[in-house]
Order: sequence, then structure tokens, then C-alpha cells
Amino acid sequence: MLEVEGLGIRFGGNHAVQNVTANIKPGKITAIIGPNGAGKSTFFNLISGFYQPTTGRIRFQGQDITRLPTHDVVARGIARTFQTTTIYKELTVLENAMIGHRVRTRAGLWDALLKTGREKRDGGGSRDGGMAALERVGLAPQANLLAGALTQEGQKRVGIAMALSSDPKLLLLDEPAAGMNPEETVNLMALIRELVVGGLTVALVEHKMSLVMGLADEILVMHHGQKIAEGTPAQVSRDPAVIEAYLGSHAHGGQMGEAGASENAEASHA
Ligand SMILES: Nc1ncnc2c1ncn2[C@@H]1O[C@H](COP(=O)(O)OP(=O)(O)OP(=O)(O)O)[C@@H](O)[C@H]1O
Repeated sequence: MLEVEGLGIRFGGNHAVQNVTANIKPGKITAIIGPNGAGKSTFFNLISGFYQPTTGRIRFQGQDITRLPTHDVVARGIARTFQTTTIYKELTVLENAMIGHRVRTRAGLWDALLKTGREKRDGGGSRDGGMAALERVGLAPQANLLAGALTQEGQKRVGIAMALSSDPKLLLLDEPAAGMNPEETVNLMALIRELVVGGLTVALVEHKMSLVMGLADEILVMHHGQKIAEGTPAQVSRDPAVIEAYLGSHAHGGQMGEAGASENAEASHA
């Protein structure tokens, strides 16, 4: 579904992402893991058009999207959430979801300001699209509450609904379980699985190994900006280069080698 080839970006002398070649397969959950500073978020920023790569190419469903601006990437079917919750707490849950939908509609900022006919037509569409997204994340009953009044888990779901309301084919989740307790993490995993069963492809960056090992079909491991391994959870957790990267980076290294022991372990932020 998504192919990156020789992808790289440099900030001054720092190769944040370097020569990464990888595939994200349709209908699967791909986790991108690696120690702090490995380049995972930068990789997401490249795929989603937030950063322009210094080298390499990105193809989505066979089409080159390497230099497309973010709104064009979203329009092609890639949406993302962010590491920190970026919802509008003073707006309702539905209004938040509608913001995501607008990216797909033709009514831009000027139309919205001038209240043109197209804006009036698209307004209804945004509402329907927003509600459909809320249904998918189980928040339809809370549509008219202020987003800030929801629990941490609820606010995460709002963030996911915002991304879903642009009706993406590929959803990128940046540390979806950050700040969540174990019960909320399990709920989130169930939601992600449901979305994939419904036809979505998911790629996520996550430090919580319980989530990664329990959810991912494929794992891509980054270290110092480079891809050092890829495969199933069982394959990467046995990979010597991966174990070495984690051992070298964490006081409590070794979780990668012990799938059972990793249940509630955080592979990072140790
Ligand atoms: N906009 C930027 N300008 C300069 N350097 C950056 C920028 N974004 C990221 N970097 C650098 O790129 C490297 C990779 O950072 P990145 O945030 O992608 O890592 P990460 O794997 O997501 O880390 P973490 O797990 O801590 O979130 C780091 O050295 C970081 O300082």
C-alpha cells in the first residue's frame, strides 16, 4: 500500500532518517519501534507530508506522493494522529470530528468565511462524515459534549475520529497509548483491531511493548535513523541487532527478547 525507498532527511548534520526502504501492507497493522530519537516520528512526518525528504521516494497505492503537501496526502487517503492530544477541548466532540472531514471537502477557508453555497452544501456533509467517524470510535452518544469533558481515553478517541473523518485508507497513529493505563490500552487495542477488520490499514509508532507485541502484524525497527530490522513480532524480538539496540539504549533492556515478560513493559522512556 505504501512503499518508501531510500527515504532520508537531514537536519543540519543530523541524519534523522537515513536511507529507509520499507513497505506497509494493506489490511495489516505495522508498528514502527525503536529507542528514543531513533527517527520514528520523523519517519511519520515524512510519510504524511509534514516534512519534505532530503532523499528517496514515497509511493502510495502506486502513485508518487513524495513532494505532496499534507492536505494532498490526506486527500489521497493517509491520515494521522499526533503524539500529544491535539483536539480542540472547547469544541464539541462532533465539531472536532467535523474539522477532519473538512479536509476532504471542497469548501476551503475562504468558502467557510464567506459562507458560500458550496460551504452550505459541504457543511451537511461534514456533519455526516463527522458522525460516521464518531460511530467508528464509539463516541456517537457523546457527540454534543465538550471534548475537554471526556476522559483521557475519550480524548484519544476524538483524536482518532478527527483522522478517520477524512475517510483514510491508511491511518498513522503516533504513540496512541501514551498516557493510558493498562485497561485503557486494552480498549484502544480492541478499537484498532476493529478498524482494521473494517478495512483500514494502520501504521503506528509506539513505545508500549504490550500493545506492539499484541497488535502488530509487522514490525519495523529503527535505530539512529536507519531501519535495522523488520518482520513479525516473534522475528524481531529474536533479532540480535534489535536486542543490541535496546540493550544499548535502556537501563532495563532485554524486553525485546522476552515476549512474555514484555507484557506491561515499556521498551522506552525507561
Ligand atoms: N524538526 C527538527 N529539527 C531538527 N532535528 C530534528 C527535528 N525533528 C527531529 N529531529 C531530530 O531527529 C532525530 C530523530 O527524532 P524523532 O523525534 O524522529 O525520534 P523518535 O524515534 O520519534 O523519538 P521518540 O521515541 O523520543 O519520540 C532526533 O535526533 C531529533 O532531535
